Amino acid sequence: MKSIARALISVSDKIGIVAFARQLQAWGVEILSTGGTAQLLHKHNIRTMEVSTYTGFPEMMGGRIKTLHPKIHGGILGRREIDANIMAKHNIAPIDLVAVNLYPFQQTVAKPDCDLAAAIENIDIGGPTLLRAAAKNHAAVTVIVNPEDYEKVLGEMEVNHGALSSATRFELAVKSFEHTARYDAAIANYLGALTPNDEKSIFPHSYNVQFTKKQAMRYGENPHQRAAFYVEQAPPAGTIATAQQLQGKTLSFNNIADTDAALACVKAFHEGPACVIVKHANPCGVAMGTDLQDAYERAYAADPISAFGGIIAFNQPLDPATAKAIIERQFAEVIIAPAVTITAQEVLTSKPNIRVLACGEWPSQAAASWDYKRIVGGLLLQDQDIGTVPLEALRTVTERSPTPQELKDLLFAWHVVKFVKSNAIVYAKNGQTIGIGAGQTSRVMSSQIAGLKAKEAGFSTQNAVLASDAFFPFRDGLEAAAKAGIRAVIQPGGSRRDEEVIAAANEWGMTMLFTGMRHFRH
Ligand SMILES: NC(=O)c1ncn([C@@H]2O[C@H](COP(=O)(O)O)[C@@H](O)[C@H]2O)c1NC=O
Repeated sequence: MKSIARALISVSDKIGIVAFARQLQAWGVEILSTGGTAQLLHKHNIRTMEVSTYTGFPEMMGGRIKTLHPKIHGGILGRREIDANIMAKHNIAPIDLVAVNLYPFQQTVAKPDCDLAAAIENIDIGGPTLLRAAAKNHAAVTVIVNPEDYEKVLGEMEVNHGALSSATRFELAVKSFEHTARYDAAIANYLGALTPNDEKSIFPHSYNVQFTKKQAMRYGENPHQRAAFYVEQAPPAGTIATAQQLQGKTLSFNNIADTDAALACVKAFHEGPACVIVKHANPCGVAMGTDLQDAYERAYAADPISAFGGIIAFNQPLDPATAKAIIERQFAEVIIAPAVTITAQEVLTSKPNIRVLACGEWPSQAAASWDYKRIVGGLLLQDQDIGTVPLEALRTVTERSPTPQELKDLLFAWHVVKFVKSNAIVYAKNGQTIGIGAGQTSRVMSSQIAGLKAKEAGFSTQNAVLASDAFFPFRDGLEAAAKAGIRAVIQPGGSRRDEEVIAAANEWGMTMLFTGMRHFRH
């Protein structure tokens, strides 16, 4: 391994650069740097030669030209053996280390007052060129794009007498290409979302994103499908993407998808302990409780048959009593909560296969983000369904208004139905689902299934409430529910036959609320 003799430093984010350069200098590394970086290093008594002095060419055009010179790029890209003669002929010295980070394009365009001119000036050209050149020639050159890597590089140089292993150089080169790909993607997304009049539209001309592999998997949705788990660059807190696994077998593809669904549903409950049990991405039991154990017992009781092998999510830290209740009662694939107390963790160690995850607290209002659906040959992009209906926007459309208890249960059922695959019908009573009809091709069938589930779990549907994710297209679905004893309904409304459905509700003495918001989920 050849030790590093010459480094080029050109950084916008100057964090950690002084300490890094000082150590390089201490080991006798010659340092070249661009204007602002050189100024900072000089201020800290670190010897450095400005790139403009080295090339004999001034920085110009407001910084658009700084390092774009054959003496720089030849020094980085030159193949140390093959190109030795040509390098010598043109007086090009090899550059062995490149530390560069780029103009803050993403931060600039995120500012509300950013205009096109500011965005354009923050497109770094020389920086990515340096990074790409150094990464391409990683056989001879070390490239650092992330200040977090300064320490690692210095550490390895210390051990290896000023050199870096080829494995580290390769790893850093991959990081560098990932970084420039992300950077260019951000530029393409931003510019691609501008109309010819520079007005910003929501959707760019091409949609470019980068996800990073978090976990390899044995298989995907089925054993013959290969799979891996990728996460966003900065995933939101309180998600499966950021969750810490405290024990248990490796998460599978279906575990991750189902846990995501369970978490999404349990996050809908802000007041009081709640538990959601999910099977195949559908909630099968959801309940509020006086405490977390009570919430779990009630969620389990909602559909004990389906709960077997389920994913259990909580909206409050998991305590030992609840942990004990779970392991004594059922086989579970995954348990997830914002936190898991130490004593609860101790309880769960007796079932070492159960995957237990702590995902941390989540913000009360989810940040807006995109939702994707892959189709063969394309991608559907939409807002995440984070829409909620404020209480004052609910409209009572029947002669009878809901009682306070009915209203409570209707809101509870409405929170749940949004997370059930369409056509979705939820029967609920006293803050507990008693029957969930999911994924049917007709709404009336979902309603019948919800009734059957309630019966199977031993619940009476008399005076229960019903939530429907979309309007009832005909009066039959509503009447089927009425016959089962349902006395209160919440649904978006908006059907051509709303009047017929309302008339049916009135005939049966029901109360019905319209939300004006539909929650299809496929
Ligand atoms: N134009 C160039 O030749 C060029 N070479 C390097 N840069 C960038 O200039 C910045 C550092 O500038 P300074 O050292 O002057 O603060 C770095 O973000 C680096 O990526 C350049 N600037 C933009 O393209």
